[in-house]
Amino acid sequence: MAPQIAPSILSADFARLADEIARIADSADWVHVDVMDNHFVPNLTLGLPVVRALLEHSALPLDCHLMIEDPDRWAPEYAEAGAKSVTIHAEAAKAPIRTLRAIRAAGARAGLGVNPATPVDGFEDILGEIDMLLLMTVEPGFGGQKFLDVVLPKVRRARELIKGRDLPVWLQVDGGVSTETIERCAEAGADVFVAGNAVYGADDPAEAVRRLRGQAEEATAKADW
Ligand SMILES: O=C(CO)[C@H](O)[C@H](O)COP(=O)(O)O
Ligand SMILES: [Fe+2]
Repeated sequence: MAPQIAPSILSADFARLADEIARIADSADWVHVDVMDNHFVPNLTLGLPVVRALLEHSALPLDCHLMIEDPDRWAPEYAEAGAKSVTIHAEAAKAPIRTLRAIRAAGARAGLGVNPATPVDGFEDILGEIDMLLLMTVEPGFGGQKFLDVVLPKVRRARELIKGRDLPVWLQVDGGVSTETIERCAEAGADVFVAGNAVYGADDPAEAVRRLRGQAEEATAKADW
């Protein structure tokens, strides 16, 4: 699959979210929405009512990243509301297979997210239950953090596992992805790139997306996976 760019509105102006999404509507593939509950992570952002409102105003599909304590309770509701991709965290879900199936049953892509220190080995048998594996490349909770290079071998490993099973699972990297780091992520095997600060911290967010995409495409063309 060609690389996809999913700008995170975590670094956008929260008072003008619809306008902020419109700024990247022609250049990005997804809008990445970071839902944080101040329990799974030490930060509080937005929830279902705001996502419902954004769905009314976004020309791009929403990729909801749930950093919440009880994803089993909430994830299906995001999918039923109209989010096209819903990711739950492996560290938080108590019944991940049931929840992933409920997300799919509601018509959304089902994502499984893992924190930087969580290994991906052990998840190979449930790759058939998911449409996307999200690898955090910062500790979850905040935008604008420094990319954790230590996660790169895991990106490679995850790509091997996906290839080994011959499944159409997308591999997303999230956290600190920028013009400095996106090439290494693409070379290692990522094909969906979340970027918050690198897009909304730029003077021209649409141009920032185009630049990231160009770099990801070039690095993917050279990659050996
Ligand atoms: O899930 C997240 C943080 O938990 C964000 O999606 C991520 O950090 C994106 O922001 P940035 O590109 O600024 O790191
Ligand atoms: Fe995220």
